[in-house]
Amino acid sequence: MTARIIDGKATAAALRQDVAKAVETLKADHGVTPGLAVVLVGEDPASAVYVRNKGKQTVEAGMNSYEHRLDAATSEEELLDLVRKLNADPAVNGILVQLPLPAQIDSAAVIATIDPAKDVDGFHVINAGRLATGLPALVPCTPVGCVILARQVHADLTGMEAIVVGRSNIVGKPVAQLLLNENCTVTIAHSRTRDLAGVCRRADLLIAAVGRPEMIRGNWIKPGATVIDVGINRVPKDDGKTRLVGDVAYDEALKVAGAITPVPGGVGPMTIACLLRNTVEAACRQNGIEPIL
Ligand SMILES: Nc1nc2c(c(=O)[nH]1)N[C@@H](CN(C=O)c1ccc(C(=O)N[C@@H](CCC(=O)O)C(=O)O)cc1)CN2
Ligand SMILES: [Mg+2]
Repeated sequence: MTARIIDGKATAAALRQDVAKAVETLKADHGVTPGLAVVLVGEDPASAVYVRNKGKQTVEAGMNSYEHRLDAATSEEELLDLVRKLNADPAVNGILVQLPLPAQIDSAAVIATIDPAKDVDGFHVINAGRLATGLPALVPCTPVGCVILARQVHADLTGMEAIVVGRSNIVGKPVAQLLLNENCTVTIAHSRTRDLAGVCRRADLLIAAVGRPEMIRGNWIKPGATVIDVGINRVPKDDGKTRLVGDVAYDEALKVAGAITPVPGGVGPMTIACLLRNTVEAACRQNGIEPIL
């Protein structure tokens, strides 16, 4: 058996097209052009690439992009000042501070300062609480991307046994909330889970978000299961360069799973597409317009 490969790149491209159409409607019918501000502190090369792609794809979708690049030595107070300015700027509908931040800055304090209505990452406790209690919320992008990809394989996830490996606030916890909303039976497992392999083997739907390269082996996967790999790990190659691998041992999993996301080209591209969608949603709500996506 060879698993079906779930094409995140194509799915993200289709979602970006939908976003671009919604933006056209917003402009034509309401005179609103959504604006996204992205803040990068420091020179982490991967973060710089993600921020550049966010800006490019925001503009391609017809929205305004505002990029703020701050020195690696920026103080927490300077960053909070910028966030407060963006909160007050009516041209900015969405604010995203690229993570990770340098050690001198407390990311929780920064997230708490973002206006929840502009929190297009969905990381603010107000949005996390709204998601957890079933209220309309801005929902974290990577988790939404995971659910969209899972639903390409199963139009209805009801009753599926979903195991989420990883308990971060950014992926593990919110994806578990979203899967509960899809009527899955959800377990959050993590590095300290007893018999992690055995727990994973129960999964009809396995979400791997541990951040450890190829930790989930082929024999941890139930035959026919759907595997969504959130990991993006750079590992050294023999030639001194690096290659990108997920949290799942892909070649092993391919022989057991029913469907699987590749790395790269799986969940990663969905993150930015869902960010664009959140920006449109935020702009709609801020202008008293029923969300059109
Ligand atoms: N404020 C935030 N910070 C971070 C987030 C986030 O959602 N909000 N997520 C990640 C980084 N990230 C977006 O910010 C991101 C990661 C990966 C990709 C992506 O398309 N990956 C490609 C591979 C790209 C590569 O070669 O490196 C793929 O998987 O195909 C997009 C966005 C942490 N920080
Ligand atoms: Mg920090």
